[in-house]
Amino acid sequence: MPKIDEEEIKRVYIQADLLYSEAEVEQAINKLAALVTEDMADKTPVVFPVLNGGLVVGGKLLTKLNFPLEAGYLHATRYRNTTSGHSLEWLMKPQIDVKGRAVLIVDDIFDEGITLTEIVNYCHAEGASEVKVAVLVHKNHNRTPTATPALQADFIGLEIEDRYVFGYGMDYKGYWRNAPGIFAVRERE
Ligand SMILES: O=P(O)(O)OC[C@H]1O[C@H](OP(=O)(O)OP(=O)(O)O)[C@H](O)[C@@H]1O
Ligand SMILES: Nc1nc2[nH]cnc2c(=O)[nH]1
Repeated sequence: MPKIDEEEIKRVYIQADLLYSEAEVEQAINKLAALVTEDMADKTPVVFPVLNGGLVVGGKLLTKLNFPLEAGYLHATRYRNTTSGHSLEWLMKPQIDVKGRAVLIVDDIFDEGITLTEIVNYCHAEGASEVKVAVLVHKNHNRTPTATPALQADFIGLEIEDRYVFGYGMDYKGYWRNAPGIFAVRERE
């Protein structure tokens, strides 16, 4: 593991552009909760935040879903604490049986959609009756590989431009998942 450059980590935060403040993100999570409740309140779903990034929004969303559900987690990574994606690595598959159940997957960001496509396909293959996806952030661009079936997130909190972002669960090289807002890394001039 290369030694982390603490100065770089601090500098990236100081220089980043704030896209959404903490208050705006909290409002977006309230909106997500309302959308999910409207759709899933009568389905007794299983809810899986996708670790690591889905930890913050998953936790915050759960207590706003005031109906019967089961909560677990799954762990998959494609970026591995870097800023570019690779193939998906499963670190923990869901431990709750999804056969015949409605499933809600909660993640921090839908970027190229590869992570969520694989997770949704996995849940369908395991016999889920339906699989819905809630993301805090949807990134706007046209880079989605054509080989990927076009998955759309069902519930979206916020739209962002095509920049690398961190905060509210999203990392910069493994750091700043704790940042209180959604920040975009400023490219070097
Ligand atoms: O739409 P995609 O281009 O597939 O990217 C989105 C995924 O990337 C991030 O996870 P990452 O692989 O960085 O792991 P992490 O959750 O541990 O940060 C994020 O949490 C999403 O799960
Ligand atoms: N932290 C973070 N993870 C991502 N995974 C895919 N896109 C992004 C991004 O912009 N930021």
